[in-house]
Amino acid sequence: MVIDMTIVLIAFSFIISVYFIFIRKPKGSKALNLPPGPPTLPIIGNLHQIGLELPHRAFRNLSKKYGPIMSLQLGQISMIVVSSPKLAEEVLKTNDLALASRPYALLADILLYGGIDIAFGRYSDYWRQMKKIVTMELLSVKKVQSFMGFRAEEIDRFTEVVQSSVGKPVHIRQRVMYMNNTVVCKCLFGNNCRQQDVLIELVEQVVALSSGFYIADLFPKLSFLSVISGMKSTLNHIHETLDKIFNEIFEDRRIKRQTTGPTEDDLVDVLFNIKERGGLRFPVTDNNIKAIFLNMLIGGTDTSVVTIEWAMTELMKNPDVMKKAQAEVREVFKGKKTVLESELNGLVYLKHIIKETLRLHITIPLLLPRECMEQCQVGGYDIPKKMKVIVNGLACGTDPEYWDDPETFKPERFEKTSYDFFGTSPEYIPFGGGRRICPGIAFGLVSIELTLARLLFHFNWELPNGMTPKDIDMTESHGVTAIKKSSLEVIPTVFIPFS
Ligand code: HEM
Repeated sequence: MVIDMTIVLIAFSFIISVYFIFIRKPKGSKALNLPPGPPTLPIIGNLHQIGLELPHRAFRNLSKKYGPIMSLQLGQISMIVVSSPKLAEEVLKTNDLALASRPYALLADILLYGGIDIAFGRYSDYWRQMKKIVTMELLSVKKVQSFMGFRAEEIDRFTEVVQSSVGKPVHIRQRVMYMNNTVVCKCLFGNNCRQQDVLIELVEQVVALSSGFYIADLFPKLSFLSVISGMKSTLNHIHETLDKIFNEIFEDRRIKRQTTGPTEDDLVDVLFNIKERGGLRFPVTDNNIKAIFLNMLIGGTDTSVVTIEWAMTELMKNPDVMKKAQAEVREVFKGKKTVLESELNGLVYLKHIIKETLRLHITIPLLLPRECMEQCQVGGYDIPKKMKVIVNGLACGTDPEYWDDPETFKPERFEKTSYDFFGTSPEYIPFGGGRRICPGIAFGLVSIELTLARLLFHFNWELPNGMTPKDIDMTESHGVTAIKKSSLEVIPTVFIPFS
C-alpha cells in the first residue's frame, strides 16, 4: 500500500513538472507593475505559506508582511489579494465595473448550468437582467415581508422544539439549519417542497465543496485532478439529483397553474409569471430559474446559520452582553405572548450584537472572488485582465487603523456609529459591495434577528458539562463560510412561556 502511494505520488509530481516546464508564461506579463508578494515555489506557488491555515487568516497574516495588496500564486491560480479598507474601496467602488466578473469555477459549470446563476455568473447583459430580477422581484424588502407567515410558522415550531429540550444540551446549528432551510424552501416552492431532507443534505454538500481551495480548483488545467479527486463525479451526482427534484416541482406547478391560474404566493410562481409575461431581452428558461434557486438555497440557509451560531457563541462567552440583550428583548416584548417579526425594530442592542458578529465572524470572509474584465489599477499596481481578485473582508473588519480593540467582541462599538450593510464603509463589508453586493441582506437579517430574539426572550442558557466561557472552542472550519468548527452545544434552562 505504501509502495503504491509512493508510485502514485512520484508519477503525479512527474506529470505536473512536465506540464509546468512546457507551460507558457502569459505574454506581456513582464511589462506590468504587479503587486509584490511572497516568494513562490515551482508548481505549488504560495500554497506552502497557506498550509493548513484558513485562507482568510493566512492571507491576513501574509499581508502584515507583504502589504495590503499582494500577488499570490496558489497552484495554477494567480490572484491579487487586497487586505485594507482603502484598497477594498478601490476594488468595490472605484473599479467596481472593471472587476465585476467572477472567475471560472468547475462547481458553477456543473451545478449551475454553465454559470447562468447570479453568484458565480460572469458579468454580462444577461447577468445584469437576472440580478435586477432577483433584487427587485425576489428579494426586495416588500417581497421578504410578504413571507412573514412562512417564517412565523417555522419559528413557532423551532421554539417548541427548543422548549422540549429544556434541561438538555441542544445543538443550535442543526435546529436552525432545518428551520432556515424549510423557510427558504417554502419561499421558493410554497408548501409542497418535495424531498426537503434530500435538498438540505445536497445544499450542505455544495457549501462544503464551494470554498474554491480544493486541489481541483487550484489546478484547473490538470482536469484529471477533478476526476481522480472525485470532485467531478460528486458534482455530477448532486446536479442530477437536484435537477430531477426541480423538474418534478416545476411539473407539479405547471399542472396546478392550469387550474388556479398565476399567483404570487411563492417564488416559483413569481418567476413563472415573469417567464410567461415575456418581453425580456433574455427570455427566462427553467434552467435559469433552477440556477437562481440554487443560489438562494445556498445563500439563504448556511449564511444565516453561521451568523446565528457565532452570535450565540459570543453571548455564551460574554455573559454581560447576554444579560443586557435578554433584558432588552424581555422589556420590548413585555406582556406579549412572544416575539413577533413585525416588532423587531425596538431591539436596538440586538442589532448591535448582530453587526458585531458579522464584523468579527464575517460569514464569507473572502467575499466571493472577482475577475478583472478590463485592465485597471488598485493601489497604484496593475490588475491585468482575467486576474482573480480577492478582498479579505476579515482583514478589513479587524484593521486596527479603523477598529479599536478589533479582536474583542464589543457590540457597544456600534452605538455611536452609522455603519450599514450596503458596503458604504469599506471597513465594514459583511455583504460585500458594489455591483456584486449580496441581494439577500433583508432576507438574511430578518431570520437572524427573529431567531436570536426568540432564543433570548424565551430561554436562559447554560454551557454543558461544567464548561466555562473560557472553554468554548472559537475556531472556524474550512469552507466558503467561516462556520464554527465544533457545533455549539448549549442547555436551555428556563422556558418563559407564551402567556
Ligand atoms: C447573513 C446572511 C448573508 C450574508 C452574510 C451574505 C453574504 C454575502 C457575500 C459576502 C456575498 C458576496 C458579495 C461580493 O462578492 O461582494 C454574497 C453574495 C450573494 N448572496 Fe448573500 N449573504 C447572506 C444571505 C443571503 C441570502 C439570504 C441570499 C438569498 C436568499 C443570498 C444570496 C446571495 C447571492 C445570489 C449572491 C451573489 C451576488 C452577486 O454575485 O452579484 N445571500 N452574500
